[in-house]
This record gives sequence, C-alpha cells and structure tokens, in this order.
Amino acid sequence: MTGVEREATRARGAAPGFKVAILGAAGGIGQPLSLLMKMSPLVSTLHLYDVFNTPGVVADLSHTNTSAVVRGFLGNDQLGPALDGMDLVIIPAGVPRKPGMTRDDLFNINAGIVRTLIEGVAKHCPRAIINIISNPVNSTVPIAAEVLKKAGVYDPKRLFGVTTLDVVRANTFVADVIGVDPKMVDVPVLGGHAGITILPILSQATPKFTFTDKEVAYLTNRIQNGGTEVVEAKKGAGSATLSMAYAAAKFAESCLRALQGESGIVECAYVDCEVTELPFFATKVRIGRSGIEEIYPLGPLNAHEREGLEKLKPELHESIQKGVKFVQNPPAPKS
Ligand SMILES: NC(=O)C1=CN([C@@H]2O[C@H](COP(=O)(O)OP(=O)(O)OC[C@H]3O[C@@H](n4cnc5c(N)ncnc54)[C@H](O)[C@@H]3O)[C@@H](O)[C@H]2O)C=CC1
Ligand SMILES: O=C([O-])CC(=O)C(=O)O
Repeated sequence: MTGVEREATRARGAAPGFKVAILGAAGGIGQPLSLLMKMSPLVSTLHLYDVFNTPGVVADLSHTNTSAVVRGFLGNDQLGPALDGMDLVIIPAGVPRKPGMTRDDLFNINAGIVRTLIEGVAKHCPRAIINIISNPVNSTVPIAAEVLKKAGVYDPKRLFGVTTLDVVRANTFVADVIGVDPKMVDVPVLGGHAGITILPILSQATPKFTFTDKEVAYLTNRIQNGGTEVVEAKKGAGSATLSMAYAAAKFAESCLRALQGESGIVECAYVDCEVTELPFFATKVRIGRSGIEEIYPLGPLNAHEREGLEKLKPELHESIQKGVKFVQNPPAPKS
C-alpha cells in the first residue's frame, strides 16, 4: 500500500473517532488547540480552516504520528468542504484584545466573522456540536443562535460558549490559596465571560474551604480579570492562547466523550437556558450523545454571590441584545 492509499484508508474512517473542525486554526489559540486535538484518541479526522497559513500548519502537524488525519482549508471558498460532515466545530477565529480594550471592543470585527462561520455550519453540518471561543462570547453565542434560527436549524442543546478558561483559572488560583494540587479543586464559574459577568461561586468550591473576606475579594478579582492579566503581560502581542487552547481542548474532549456515550459529563458553559431571566447564562450542564441533556440551577449562593449576580445582569443583558440585534437588524453596509 502506498502512503497516499494508507492516508485515504484512514481518511475513510478506518480509525474510529469523531470528525472535528477548528475555524481560526492558524491563530494563537488555533495552533496549540490543533495540536491537542491531533493528540486526542477520540478524533479520527481533523479539519483546520483559516483565512491565513493553514497549509503551513497542516504540513507541520501532519508529521506527528498520532492516528487523526489532518487536512487544511484556506479562505471562504473552502469553508464548505472544511465543515461537511463534522461532528464538532470549534471556533477560535477573530481578533484578540490589546491592553486597554474590553472584550466588547472586539464586537465590530468578530461579530461578522462568527456570523459568516455559523452560516457555513448551518449549511454544511447543522447537527454538529458548536464550541464558540471568539470574543465577546457574551454576544457571539447569541449571534450564532440567531443565525442558526434564521437558517431553521437551531438546536440550543448543541451550542456552547466556551467558558472553561474561567473554571481552569478559578481552580488554579483557589488551589494556590488553600495549598492543594489544582487537579483536586473544582469551582463553578457562572454568568458570562467578561469582567463582572464572570461569577465564581467560591461557596460551592470543592474541596470545601472557608475563605476569609480578604481571600474572597482577591480570588473574585483575579478570576474576573485573569484575561486582562494576560493581555497586559503580553503588552500588545495578544491575549491568552496556551491556557485557552488547554481549556478548549478539555471542553472539546468532554463533548466528544459525551457523544461517544460516556455518562455523567458535567461542565460549566455559556448556553441558552432559563436559570435566570436572561436568555443565555453560563451554568453547569450535563452533556450527552445529543448535546445538553440537563441544565443545572445555580444552586445555593451566599450574600456576596447574590449581589454579584444582580450586578452582572444589566451588562450581560446588553451584550446579549447587541448580538441578537446584529443578526435581526444588521447594520447597513458601509458605502
Ligand atoms: N472564550 C475564551 O475564554 C477566550 C477567547 N479568546 C478569543 O479567541 C479569539 C482568537 O484569539 P487568538 O487565537 O489569540 O487570535 P489570533 O489573532 O492569534 O488568531 C485568530 C485567527 O483567526 C483567523 N481568522 C480571522 N478571520 C477569520 C475568518 N473569517 N475565518 C477564519 N479564520 C479567521 C486569523 O487568521 C487568525 O489565524 C479572540 O477573539 C479572543 O478574544 C481568547 C482567549 C480566551
Ligand atoms: O481576555 C481576553 O481578551 C481573552 C479572554 O477571553 C480570556 O483570556 O479570558
């Protein structure tokens, strides 16, 4: 058998596993995320799509001797073939922040990028699980929902805003304070993914720990501003990429294990739900073969957390509405 024939055999699905596409695969998050997904035994086919440099990334990654077959797709003309038949689509496409910017400052560029990519998903793999990383997540997920509704293929159980990095950070920072291995810590982070909309629920952290008021103030502030901490440290060279790729791969792996039929997979994610009066909220969800199978209520909150919850609602509401309006009443094209 020639090498080409062998590749073709694997590409026909000889290796068991799922088909995964990464849109924005040549970027700061996209490249390490592509590597982590190429290393996953759950992935049989990995499609890397970007408007820049995918042939280079694919040439490089395809030399790693893991079983997933990797293929590259470059530019809008190749979006359809990149998405055909995918089980999971992960989207880190779009511009990152520079110091002094908020995530909402990215809306003008990233909203249009996410809209176009989701139009492709609606057309080519409407049953795929979608993981949205592109900021502002508080608005890009509602944008995706509206695009999918317009195309008549919206299944709220299959659309996720990835907030895993907030949980990863919370677990790390809490582990530092209580002096244990971060692997042992689990802190739910609810709300959204920007500033005060990020609501760590330290009272529900495991292992159980009684934090002082000073520790609560320090941890809440550090978790809510973890993204800004990285943006400032990178001094204009972008935002979190390695920790985000780690978090995105962790979340994607949970989605794939659930698709495979594993039970009891619970993650925090920003989803369409009714745990508050807002139409989207990050909360704990149980994921199964068909996407979200159970949405968990917020659970008991202490006075400080209840105050944080009420404070975040106006900002999150505004970000959601901004996303919805962008699709329902699109801005007139500039002449
Ligand atoms: N959800 C979260 O927790 C986090 C989200 N982010 C967000 O992820 C996004 C990506 O960040 P980085 O990878 O650092 O940025 P980057 O600029 O390094 O990479 C973005 C990639 O998207 C590509 N791209 C641009 N327009 C595209 C299009 N129309 N179709 C396909 N690809 C396109 C670019 O060519 C580039 O390769 C940003 O919006 C950032 O704010 C970053 C960290 C955490
Ligand atoms: O802060 C940013 O712009 C990127 C991001 O969402 C994060 O690191 O949490």
